[in-house]
Amino acid sequence: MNDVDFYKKIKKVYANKLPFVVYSKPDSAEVKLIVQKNDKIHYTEDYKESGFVFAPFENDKLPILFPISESISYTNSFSAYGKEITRNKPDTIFNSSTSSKNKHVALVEKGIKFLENNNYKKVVLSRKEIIKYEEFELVQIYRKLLKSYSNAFVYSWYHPKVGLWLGASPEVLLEADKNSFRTMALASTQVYDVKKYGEFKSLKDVNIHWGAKEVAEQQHVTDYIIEQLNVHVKVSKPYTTKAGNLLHIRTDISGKLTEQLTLKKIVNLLHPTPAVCGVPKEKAKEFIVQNENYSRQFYTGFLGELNLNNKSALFVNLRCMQFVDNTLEIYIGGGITVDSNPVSEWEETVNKSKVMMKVL
Ligand SMILES: C=C(O[C@H]1C=CC=C(C(=O)O)[C@@H]1O)C(=O)O
Repeated sequence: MNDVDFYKKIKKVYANKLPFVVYSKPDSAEVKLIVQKNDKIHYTEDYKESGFVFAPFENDKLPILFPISESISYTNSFSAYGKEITRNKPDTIFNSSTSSKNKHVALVEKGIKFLENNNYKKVVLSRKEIIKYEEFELVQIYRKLLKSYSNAFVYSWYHPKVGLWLGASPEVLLEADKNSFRTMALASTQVYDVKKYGEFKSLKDVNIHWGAKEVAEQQHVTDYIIEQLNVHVKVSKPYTTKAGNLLHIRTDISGKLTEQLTLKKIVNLLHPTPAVCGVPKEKAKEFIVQNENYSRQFYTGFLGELNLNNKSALFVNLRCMQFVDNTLEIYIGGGITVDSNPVSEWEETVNKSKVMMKVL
């Protein structure tokens, strides 16, 4: 399918209120479109079906599935634009105000006390930035995301009964083929500082410095994943990875699927990962649900291909936003440890929101 027809198709299915997802995997030359032929909501329970899943943060709710048997798929190559895309400026940014800063700082302070009092290691706390945006143009924003974040999982997902989401995730939850799986421990954040490190060429050319808090925070994530899986796994050294203008620390972890350690089992062990929830998982989740004061919905859930040609590729839903009633809601958070500084944590969410703001 050529570029024009492919993007016209997306506009048409969105206008006709059919469920669809358009996505591109990290560093892939392909953009895929899956359109469900009806507007039923299907779920997956055992992860044996084939299709595209979209799961909420709360792991007691089932992931939504676009079954491949009820969908039509299209593929397009990832090409440069024909013409420069014009900017549709957002009308008003509502939430970056002092009151939302104070609220987030207070939440982080409460989080730190919760960790100290219970001797827990980490909790990830988040918020929403709300932007009035009447001139929303789905295809235009999607293509800008694609162009800006080619090393991320870039998607737009829609179901008329659920909503419209867009994002550019840097985090793999789980990749699997018939016999093996790969996951990652991703955590800690700093802005890529051009003044300090020079114009970006490759991470190999720069020596990035990480503080002790960041190194320890990411190590908790690695340790927790290894402990949860509780089988022999291969673990890489931690290294720096770039997502948009942000840097994170990442460790790759891989192992074998077995009769005991199935896809479903691993997803249940990993989701929600300490990169988006905390350590210990259930206690951190309880704190999040009781104290964040809003519903994360699909932010920090996961999404991706399930058993397509015997392969699965699931990503954590980070750096994402939802379009609701002429507003865009950008979801952003960060990992809190006892050494966190509440104001720096606020600034980190502002930096993360720029990943999305940049394409508006
Ligand atoms: C929770 C988010 O990021 C997670 C992933 C990478 C680094 C993170 C951090 O540095 O805190 C977070 O754990 C988010 O982007 O909303």
